[in-house]
Parts: sequence; structure tokens; C-alpha cells
Amino acid sequence: MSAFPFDLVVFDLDGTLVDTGPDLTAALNHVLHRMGRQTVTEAAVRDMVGLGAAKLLERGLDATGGGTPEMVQAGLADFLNFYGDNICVHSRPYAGVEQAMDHLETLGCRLAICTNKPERMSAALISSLGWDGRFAANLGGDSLPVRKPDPLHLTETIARAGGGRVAFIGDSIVDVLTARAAAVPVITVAFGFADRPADELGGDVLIHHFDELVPALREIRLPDELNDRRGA
Ligand SMILES: O=C(O)COP(=O)(O)O
Ligand SMILES: [Mg+2]
Repeated sequence: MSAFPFDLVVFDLDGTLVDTGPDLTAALNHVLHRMGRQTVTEAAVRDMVGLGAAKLLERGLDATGGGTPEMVQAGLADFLNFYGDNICVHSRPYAGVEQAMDHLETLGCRLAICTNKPERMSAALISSLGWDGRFAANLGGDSLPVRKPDPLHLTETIARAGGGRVAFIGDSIVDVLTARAAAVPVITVAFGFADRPADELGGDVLIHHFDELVPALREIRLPDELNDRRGA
């Protein structure tokens, strides 16, 4: 078999590696309840995730009567405290994630995370799952002055993880826009938190299970300009 075509695989976290829906929903509902609001369903929360904690709270307030930036600011610390204390109560990796990461490592690939989750929360979740040491870089939504969909979030993650031939794996339109802007090939997962049908995300390949990841990376057809940059 020919050599594996990637040196580094960067993953989004929420909705890609880990189903964090139940714990994010519990944290959001904790804050909404304290603010005198109705709670929201996990199905609704899955459409609200992708642009970080403040955006999630803003969207939760919008869905329950409206909110102001001041209300988001007032509730954010409470959200982060509750979520930090309950980060891995029900959150679980998607089926096949650990096997796929192991497989990539045996193929000589480094792994990294580029998430809009606050870096501290991302690190705590990684630790809770027993994944310390797996990732060459972990850049959260507050690690830089910008975050996804700004391509710098992804390109800086790549640089800090040691660079090389890279692919990005994500679940939302934010991930696809980020990868496109950074000229990085992107594989989307069909089981995450996208606010639209997965086949409308516009990634290079759509996978339905992590078993499909390594084969998809072997088969991915890169646009000519990426191949040129890679010296292929
Ligand atoms: O916390 C969020 O809103 C999104 O996190 P993600 O970038 O890992 O999907
Ligand atoms: Mg995501």
C-alpha cells in the first residue's frame, strides 16, 4: 500500500470527536433556569453549538425570550463554572474515535484539536476522557485573538502541531468555512451538531462512522493547488 498521505490530522472537538450535547444542554439549562427562563431541548442545543460558549448562551437566551449582550456577560461565568464542574458526566467519544486515532498514530500521523470551546474546557474534557498526551496542539476559542471561522485558528493549530501535510475533520459549516479559507482539505462527519443536513456542509468527503476516516484520508482527492503546495 502506498505511503499514508497525511502527517497531521486536526480535529474539531464538540460534535466531531465527542458527543458533548447532554452536558452542554445541562449547563445551558442550569443558567437559563437561574435567569428565570424555560429550559431548551438537547435537539435545539445541537443547532446552537459551534461558535463558542458566549454564542451558545446568546442563542439559548434568544430561544427563550431574547437576551442582551449584558445578560450573556452576566450568565457566562455561571455557565462556565457549571460546565467545568460537569464536563464529562454524559459526554462520550463517538463510536470508533479511539480506534481511528490509534490507527492514525500507527500510520505516523500527529493529531491536534482546533475547537471553539474555551481552551481550559477542551483540556479538561480531553483529560477526563484519558486522552492527555494524544494531541500535539489544542487551540480553543480563546487561545488566540480570533477563532474559527477565521483561518488563523486552524493555521496556527497546524503550525504549533508541527505542520506537514494536513487534513481537518469537523462537523459544522464553521469548520468547512475555516478549512476552505485556510486551503486545508476537510472531511465532515454526519453525526455531529450541524445546523443543516450533513450532505449540504460542502466538505471534501462526508463520513458516517469513524471506521471510514482512514480510508477516506487515503482516497481524498486534493485540489491541484494543494497538491502543488505539497510538492506532490
Ligand atoms: O464550543 C463550541 O461552540 C464549539 O466547539 P467545536 O468548535 O469543538 O465544535
Ligand atoms: Mg463541532
